[in-house]
Amino acid sequence: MTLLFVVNPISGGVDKEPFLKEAKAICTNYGIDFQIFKTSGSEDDVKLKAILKDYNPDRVVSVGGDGTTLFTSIGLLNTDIPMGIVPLGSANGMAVELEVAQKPIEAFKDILMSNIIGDLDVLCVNDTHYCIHIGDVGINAAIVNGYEKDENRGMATYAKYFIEALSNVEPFKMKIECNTSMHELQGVMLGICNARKYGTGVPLNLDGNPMDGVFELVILEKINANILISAGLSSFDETFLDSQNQTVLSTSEAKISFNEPRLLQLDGEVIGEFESIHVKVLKGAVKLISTKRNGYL
Ligand SMILES: Nc1ncnc2c1ncn2[C@@H]1O[C@H](COP(=O)(O)OP(=O)(O)OP(=O)(O)O)[C@@H](O)[C@H]1O
Repeated sequence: MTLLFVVNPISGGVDKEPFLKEAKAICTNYGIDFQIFKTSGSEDDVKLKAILKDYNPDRVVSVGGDGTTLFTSIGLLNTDIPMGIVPLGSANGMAVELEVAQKPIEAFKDILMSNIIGDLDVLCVNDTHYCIHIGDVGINAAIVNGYEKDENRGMATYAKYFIEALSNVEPFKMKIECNTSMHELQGVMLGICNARKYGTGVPLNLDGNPMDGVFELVILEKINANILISAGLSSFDETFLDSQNQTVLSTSEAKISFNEPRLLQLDGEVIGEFESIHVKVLKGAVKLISTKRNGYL
């Protein structure tokens, strides 16, 4: 077997060397040939493409958080090379959804051993951007925007922007054209969901499945701020959804338009302001090394 590790050295502010040392020792012990690609933040997509072409590994190990999982997934589009996730980011929302082992070295052993390869959907947005977990427009995009620009990290900083965004909630109108239906709706947030829960544990929809060939648009009509705050930031569970008025649309393609440009975030990264958004599912575009723990399979 040949393995390519794709490592983001900065994700989660976690030192990756202890994991890599242990993983390298396992590879050496079992005669597994490997290469390590560390992202630098500059032209990583081009470099990854080149190494995939030259080395053509049997499996790819993505080491980092959700941003790294997305980066590796995009690199593997249009290849049949399967990818597994070693969760070493700050939130690891996608890894949690896919029931990846929480201990990095256990997740790595699963990647080496498992013959269970699932078809992971990828969302393509406006033909140029990608999303594998959750994107949104509205309140959460504003939180992510504030958080990204702040040099401080962690839940306290997140909470600061969370509360600030809650106090500035303004409903907005949107027109949504799905495969077979048209909708004119108003809400404080539009979620674009390949999965169910944010990395913080906040569930956005209960129907999401990143391996079913469709995605969900979730329109929250209003946010019950009192309930959110009194629930405590770290203790959301599925009862959160009962307190919100929401519409859920399942589709494989959608065109969404607003009255004015609105901020879009995809998988925790602010993409920019758009007056219209086109989302299309790339069904089973990434081969995901998984285990029977993954309830989506
Ligand atoms: N070595 C590096 N130095 C600086 N920036 C980097 C480096 N490697 C990758 N990046 C940049 O970091 C971003 C990806 O980090 P991101 O925070 O999304 O990762 P992550 O895996 O989700 O981690 P976290 O869970 O901490 O958010 C990309 O914009 C990428 O270009």
